[in-house]
Amino acid sequence: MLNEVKHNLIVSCQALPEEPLHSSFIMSKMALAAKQGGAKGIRANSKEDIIEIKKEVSLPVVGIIKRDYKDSSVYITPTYQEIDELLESGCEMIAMDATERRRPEGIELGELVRYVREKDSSVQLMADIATLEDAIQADQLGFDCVSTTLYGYTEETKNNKLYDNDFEFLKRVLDNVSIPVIAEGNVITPEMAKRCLQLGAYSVVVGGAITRPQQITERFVDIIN
Ligand SMILES: CC(=O)N[C@H](C=O)[C@@H](O)[C@H](O)[C@H](O)COP(=O)(O)O
Repeated sequence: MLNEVKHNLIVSCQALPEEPLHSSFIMSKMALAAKQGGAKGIRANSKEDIIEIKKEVSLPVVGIIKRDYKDSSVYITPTYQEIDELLESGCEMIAMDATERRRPEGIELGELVRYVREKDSSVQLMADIATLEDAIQADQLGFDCVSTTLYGYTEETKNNKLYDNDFEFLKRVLDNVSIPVIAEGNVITPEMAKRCLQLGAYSVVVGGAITRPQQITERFVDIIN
């Protein structure tokens, strides 16, 4: 998958149960629209959505499963259960929370990496990170790439935005890891996506600015009011 998305756009097509577009059918059409617009990869949540998307487009998919557990704040592909579902979905890459936070049942991140490698060595692995330390650890654990997905979304980083100080966090990650770095999270304009690539990001994931109409509408309303 990495070869196909190099220096290109991945569109995240996700709508959670509480969102108006929650539907595997709608996500498959979002993916088709993304493909027609020139995206080279899709990021999607849940086995059902991935299966529907794969019927509609031939693009490679980064799969995740968001699931909440009582004993942990990790919700992106937290346990073996979600990994098993993703391995059945046909996605080319699995993304998982790679922060240093405690996972459900105390599962270790390194164990999950080994588990995927043993079960299907053709599936690539993306580490969703929130800090520089997470990124360095992911590199050492053998992930294929890191994504800045969780920067701004953990207790330690909350309210930070990827674009702060001309993508300062992205630059620090790029300077400190050897695996490809994918820019993801709050990239809301084409110019921002271009800047990420100019700085050295391997590719860029855009979600809400393309596939969440409620966010797009809000941006208009905020400016005109
Ligand atoms: C933090 C978290 O749970 N991020 C999720 C990860 O899959 C998605 O909700 C985001 O839409 C995705 O990362 C793309 O980001 P943005 O929608 O900002 O372009």
